[in-house]
Amino acid sequence: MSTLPVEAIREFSERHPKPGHLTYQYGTAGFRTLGNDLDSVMFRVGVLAGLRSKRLDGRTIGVMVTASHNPEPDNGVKLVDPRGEMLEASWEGHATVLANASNTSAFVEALETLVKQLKIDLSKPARVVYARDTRPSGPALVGALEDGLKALGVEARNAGVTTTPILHYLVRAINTKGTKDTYGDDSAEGYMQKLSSAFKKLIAGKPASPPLLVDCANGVGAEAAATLSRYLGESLSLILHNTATTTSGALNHACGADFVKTQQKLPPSLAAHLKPGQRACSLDGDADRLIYFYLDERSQFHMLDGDKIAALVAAFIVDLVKAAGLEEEIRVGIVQTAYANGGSTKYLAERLPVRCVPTGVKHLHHAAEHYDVGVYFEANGHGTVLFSPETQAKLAEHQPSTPAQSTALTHLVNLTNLINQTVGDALSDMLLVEVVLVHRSYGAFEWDSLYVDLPNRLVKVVVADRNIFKTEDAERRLVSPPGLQARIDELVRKYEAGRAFVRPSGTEDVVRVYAEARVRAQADELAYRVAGLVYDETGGDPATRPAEFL
Ligand SMILES: CC(=O)N[C@H]1[C@@H](OP(=O)(O)O)O[C@H](CO)[C@@H](O)[C@@H]1O
Ligand SMILES: [Mg+2]
Repeated sequence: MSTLPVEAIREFSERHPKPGHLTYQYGTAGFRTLGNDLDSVMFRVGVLAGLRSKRLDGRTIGVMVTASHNPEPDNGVKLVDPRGEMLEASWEGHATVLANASNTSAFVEALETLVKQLKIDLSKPARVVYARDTRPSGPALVGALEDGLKALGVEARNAGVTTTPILHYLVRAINTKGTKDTYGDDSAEGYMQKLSSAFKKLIAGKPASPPLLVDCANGVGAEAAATLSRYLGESLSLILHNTATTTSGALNHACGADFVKTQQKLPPSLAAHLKPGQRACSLDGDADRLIYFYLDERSQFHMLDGDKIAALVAAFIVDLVKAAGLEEEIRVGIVQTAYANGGSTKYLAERLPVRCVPTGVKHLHHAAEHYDVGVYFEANGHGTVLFSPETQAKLAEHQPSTPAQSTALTHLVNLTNLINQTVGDALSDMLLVEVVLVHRSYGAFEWDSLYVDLPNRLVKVVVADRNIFKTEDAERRLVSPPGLQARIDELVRKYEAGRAFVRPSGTEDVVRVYAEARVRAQADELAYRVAGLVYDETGGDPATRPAEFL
């Protein structure tokens, strides 16, 4: 086939008309909106995924149907590139153009333009693997996606209902099958096997940890965690909560990693189960984010977020690299965003190189690739560790000179297998945290004591046009609207350990304000003052000004 199968595309496209009143955008999280509004988008993404595969000589592309931590009626779709990483940025624009073509003819025309512009060889094969989370809108949307795949004659593989990180794993495993870089068996069982066997090696000979409570957000992570638990056997006892994947309205409702992080409190459903000192964690709706927490002896809630995970893990890897005698050769670095707690940045910067990049996993992932070992975590619990190909080769070749070096080296190699290096992965990260806690003999409290979080507050401000907000310095400073940053600076100066910044959200039609300060009341006051300033300075209606804004 060296031309587009226009007839088939037309015929299928007529079954998935684009609603006239909607405009779509492929943003940080792919396309994401109400599940009911996504039929045409899914169909077109199917065709696009096929073209992306042809452009890459038939290497397999992934498609994940999920809206992560969003409410149950939402849904979305993201593409996964051949090494399991997120879609190359330039194709986000192509996706947006195709999704917005007003009708079948305009869609076909846009496809023809794309094929010409990118010199896509249509005679190449197209291969796609796809999966969805547990949302009720998922099956119909996958049906629309399949029509897109059929229209282009794509060799498609349905990975069923699974987590986002497992789909990323599958993409990489399929594309490396039979090569020297083989990532693992290309099945969910292969993933479970790889993680659980690395975990067992890493904790061999150590005392067993007390059971871990896992809040599965009533999402797809519940099924994956149950399977993983069987693979782990006695090596780690998981007690799963919020596993009601078929209960209407339960997904992400008053539970899950996003709830815990944004509300800074315990999911009410765990209150009767979590004992003081016991560690627990929450996954989000597609199991790519992880937040830990515990109650102290006064039953006060404490959160161990992405920053705490980064600190725990990075320090452990640095120590292993030293113990293996590789500190001169392997450089460990950290990547954070402006949302990282100032306490964590201070702790980490005293020990390691730290870089701050704009919000969004793709920025963190790319920056982490510049280190030999790059640890990246968003404060919200999304993150992983990347070992560069050169580093992995060094670990494989290095000749240890003592038994202690040999042990450390083996641990590092096992970590490269335990960690899902394609994308942040709640289950893989959970095992990673558990390994470090066992090796350090830490409970939740000792881990939490690595550094003290500065109290902080995140506030949303609804503005007429968030596109007027432009930032610099990894989103930490506003350059537009003019003059606003100077007013923010003036406020921040009044607070001890004060820090605040304002940026437009990439996923919601709001501007976000973040503030932190030495004490809770001050962090809140600073956040609400800055929010009030933003609201007033951009023409917010005094009649609808939120009462908490100062
Ligand atoms: C403050 C915050 O948590 N922002 C989130 C959120 O982005 P916004 O651009 O802030 O809407 O969604 C992104 C995608 O899930 C995630 O990468 C990011 O960390
Ligand atoms: Mg998610």
